[in-house]
Formats: sequence, C-alpha cells, structure tokens
Amino acid sequence: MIAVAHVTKTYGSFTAVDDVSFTARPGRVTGFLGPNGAGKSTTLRVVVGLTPPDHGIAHVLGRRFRDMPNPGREVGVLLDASAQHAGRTGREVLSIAQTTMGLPRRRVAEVLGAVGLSEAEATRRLGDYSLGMRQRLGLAHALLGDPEVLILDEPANGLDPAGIRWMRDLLRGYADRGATVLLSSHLLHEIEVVADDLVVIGHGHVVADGAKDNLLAGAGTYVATRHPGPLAQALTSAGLVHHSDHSSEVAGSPTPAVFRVDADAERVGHVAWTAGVALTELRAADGAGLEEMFLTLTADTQRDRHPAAALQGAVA
Ligand SMILES: Nc1ncnc2c1ncn2[C@@H]1O[C@H](COP(=O)(O)OP(=O)(O)OP(=O)(O)O)[C@@H](O)[C@H]1O
Repeated sequence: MIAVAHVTKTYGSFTAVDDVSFTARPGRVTGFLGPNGAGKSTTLRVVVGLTPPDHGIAHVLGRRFRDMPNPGREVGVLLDASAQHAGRTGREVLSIAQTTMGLPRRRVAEVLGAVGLSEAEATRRLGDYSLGMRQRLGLAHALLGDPEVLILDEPANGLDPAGIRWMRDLLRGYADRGATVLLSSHLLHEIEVVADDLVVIGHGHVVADGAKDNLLAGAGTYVATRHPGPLAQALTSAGLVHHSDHSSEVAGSPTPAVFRVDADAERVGHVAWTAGVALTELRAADGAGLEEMFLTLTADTQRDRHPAAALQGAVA
C-alpha cells in the first residue's frame, strides 16, 4: 500500500506538486499519468524520500520510506535507469545491491534471467548498454529484494514492443500475487492495458483518481459514416450528444466522418438504422477512452494543443 496525503512541493515560487493525495493498493496496478512537467516524477521522488515535501506525507507499507531499515527488501524503485555509474557492469550493480540488502548471491542470476539480460550482457559496462538494456537492468535492481511494492517511473521507456508486453505481464503477475504496483507512463495504451486504477495529474493537481473501468465507463461509442449530415441530424433528433472530427466531416471527403456519441453502440446503431444511414464502423469507444480522457482532463496543461495550427501560423 502506498498512501500519499496532501503532498505539496514548491521550487522557489513555482508549485510543482499541489496538495496531491492518492492511494495505491495491494493486488492492483496503479497508473500515474500526466503531461510533461505535471509533477509525476516529483511525487514519486517524495514517496521514496529523495525529495522532501513542503507539506503532506507519503507512506509506503504504513511508514515513511526513509524509516525503512532495508527498503530494497520491501520496495522496488526504478526512477532513472541511467542513474548508475557508466563504468560498472550490470552484474556489478546488482551484486553491490545484493550485498547491501543481505540477499543470497544466486538472486543476481535470478533477476538477470527474469528481466531477459544474458550473462554476456551482464558483464558489459553500463556505458555500452542500450536504453532498453538499461531499463531492464533498472527493473532487475528493483526486483532484487523480491519487494511487496514496486514504484516505477516510465518503466517501458526504450523497450521494444516485445519488451513492453513482457513488462506488462511481469507487472500484472506481481500485482496478482498481492503486490502494490505504482507506475508512471506516457504510454497511454500500456497503462490502459495493465492498470487497474488510475491517478491523473495536471499542473501538480490530481484531476482524476479511481478504478480505470469506472473512469472510462461512459466513454461512449465511435460511429463512422460517409453520410455525416444525415447521421448528425438523426443523432440530434434522438437527443444524443455527439462530437465529430470536423476534418473528416467535409462533404465528399474520401474518408468516413467519425463521431463519438454519448450512448451505447446498440442505441446509436438503432438511430442510424431508423434514419436509413449506412455506417462503416460502430464500436465502443473504450479503446480510445483513456487518450480522450487524458486530453480532456489535462487540456489546460497540454503544451501541444494545436500543433497543426501552430505550424500553419509559423509558415503564414
Ligand atoms: N529541482 C527542481 N528545481 C526546479 N524545478 C523543478 C525541479 N524538479 C522539478 N521541477 C519542476 O517541477 C515540475 C514537475 O516536474 P516533474 O519532473 O515532476 O514532472 P513530470 O510529470 O515527471 O514530467 P515528465 O513527464 O516530463 O517527466 C516541472 O515544471 C519541473 O520543471
């Protein structure tokens, strides 16, 4: 269990984290999401005692991280996979940690195997590691003490698609065995697939917090047609709120217009059928729900709201 209560962190006059509270529970993967600079890393650093908060407190397994006598046995942390000496080999990094934590030597080989680093790779210096290899080593370091809690900042960074899937299965397995897993990521799809709970942060504030299924419920339905005018009219007449992608709604557009409708697929299909409008697609919006929710909730904190418009302005 991780409990963050009213944590605030300021740098000079700038408030990086503002009264943030949330709980990450055992047996669940909690995804920590937010745009660049939202305050994710700062919050995680407060949780593991690297950054002192101005206000508030963070507890891991009922106490402050820094009060744990042997934290690596209880909490596995991966904040910055590159924060190791470039001249050390992967095996050396793990062996030092294994000794410090008082673990048996075989544990090093076990975690190397668990993260898919070969013996030959383990004898290379970190300066020669790829980003993905550094990430795997960082995870091996976090898993070394077989901890009950995992705190991972962008763990999928630099991993290839097979590595991302492997990471997802590993985190799922850990949570299914009762561990508390808190991970931050920009990879919304990965979070959507693996997380049970979500905490969304923007400009240092928690803007959404809860079970993923509840937060994404009511994402609505995606419906596509080559006859956007009649469909929009039918949806409006039926009292259904709909949002359209205006760029594809232009008459004669070669691509079908897409609407997201705040109703389930059966209702939307029935309205289209009654109006005699042929559809090219009809599906629950769950798949894109997290991205939509993320962009909506963090809209005023996004740097990249209208990149196309900005570009047009630049060349005008
Ligand atoms: N030591 C520091 N001194 C001053 N400002 C800081 C410091 N650490 C973080 N900040 C600022 O606090 C804000 C939050 O940073 P943080 O790294 O927590 O964001 P983040 O959500 O992890 O971002 P990203 O997704 O880009 O990693 C940023 O505006 C950052 O510039």
